[in-house]
Amino acid sequence: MDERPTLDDIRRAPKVLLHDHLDGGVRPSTIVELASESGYEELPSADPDGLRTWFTEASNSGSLERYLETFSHTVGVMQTTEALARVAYECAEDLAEDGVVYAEVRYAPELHTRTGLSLDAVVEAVLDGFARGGRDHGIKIGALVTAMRHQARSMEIAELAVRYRDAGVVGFDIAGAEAGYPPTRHLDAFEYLQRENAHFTIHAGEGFGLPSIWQAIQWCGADRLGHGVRIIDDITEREGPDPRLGRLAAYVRDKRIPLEMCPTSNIQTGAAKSIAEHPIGLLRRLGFRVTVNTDNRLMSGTTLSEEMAKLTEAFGYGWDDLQWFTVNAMKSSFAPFTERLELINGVIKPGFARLKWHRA
Ligand SMILES: O=c1[nH]cnc2c1ncn2[C@H]1C[C@H](O)[C@@H](CO)O1
Ligand SMILES: [Zn+2]
Repeated sequence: MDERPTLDDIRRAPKVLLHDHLDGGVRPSTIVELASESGYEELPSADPDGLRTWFTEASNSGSLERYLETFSHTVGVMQTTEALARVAYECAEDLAEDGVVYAEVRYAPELHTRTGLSLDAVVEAVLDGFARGGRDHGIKIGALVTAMRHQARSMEIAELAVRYRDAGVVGFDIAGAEAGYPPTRHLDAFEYLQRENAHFTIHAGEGFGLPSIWQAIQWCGADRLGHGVRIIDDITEREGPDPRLGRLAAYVRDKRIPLEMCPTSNIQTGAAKSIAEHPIGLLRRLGFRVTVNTDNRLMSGTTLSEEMAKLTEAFGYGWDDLQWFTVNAMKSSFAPFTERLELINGVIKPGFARLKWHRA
């Protein structure tokens, strides 16, 4: 039996992160500096510690729409190529510091054009920051470009994903308020991406339920689901020994559709009641392809290691469970198959073996 991994141990494990927003993980000190350089005057606090507290508290509203309002202050200071490259570089540094070896980090290029930057200039600045930060700190980062679901620019953003696919953009996503903005609103973009053999994930089953998940998979063809927590609504007799899966839940499990689960974020937006009651426990038990993610490290005051430590405490997970989440994530990434294999066999498995052996 392996001993329960501690937060410090988990930090040393080679981890994989598929769902993390660039504008949801900016360092408070960087926000303060960028605001002062650019003359942004709307910050709720000029002090990095005060700002950190403000973000976590303001994000605890229980509503996705209110949670999303907090992004105005990160997006507000990410409007130049220098700011974007800096934030991307620091993101690579922070993730590497937490022991992440491969990450897919997303952001919405259309939110960063207020001072006249082109979408291409935004993408190139972020890719530059990821490339330099990745090289300096020993982490591989792929970018996902996100279209905002309440806007009408998804086709342009999908084209951007395809144009930069060989330069570090590994996929596409849609995000923003889910209720009232179904995935099929962007069907043309998803059909285009499929014709181009491109990868995409869709935020679905977070702020809205099963119809959103169903559309994301069966109409739009999503490779993965961002959150997907509400798939639990299609599982009955959940407390008993033999939970029953409806057609959609069975499809998601049978097809091994990856779920990018973000426990703390889900509690803040009201998609789950607590860590202990988070659907991840049941979904893991039922063998869904579950991965563990941060969503927004700033808003949730978290890291990937902390998300895993919370799950370890709530569900009694050991090293084998944490390795299973990690291998699931690497298998589900949009990196080429050979790179995924190399990381699984050359980095993840040996890294976890060392930790397990050390603790045995
Ligand atoms: O959890 C989320 N659900 C839906 N949209 C989100 C979530 N976290 C961040 N976003 C939005 C706000 C950001 O500005 C945008 C791009 O990263 O994506
Ligand atoms: Zn998200």
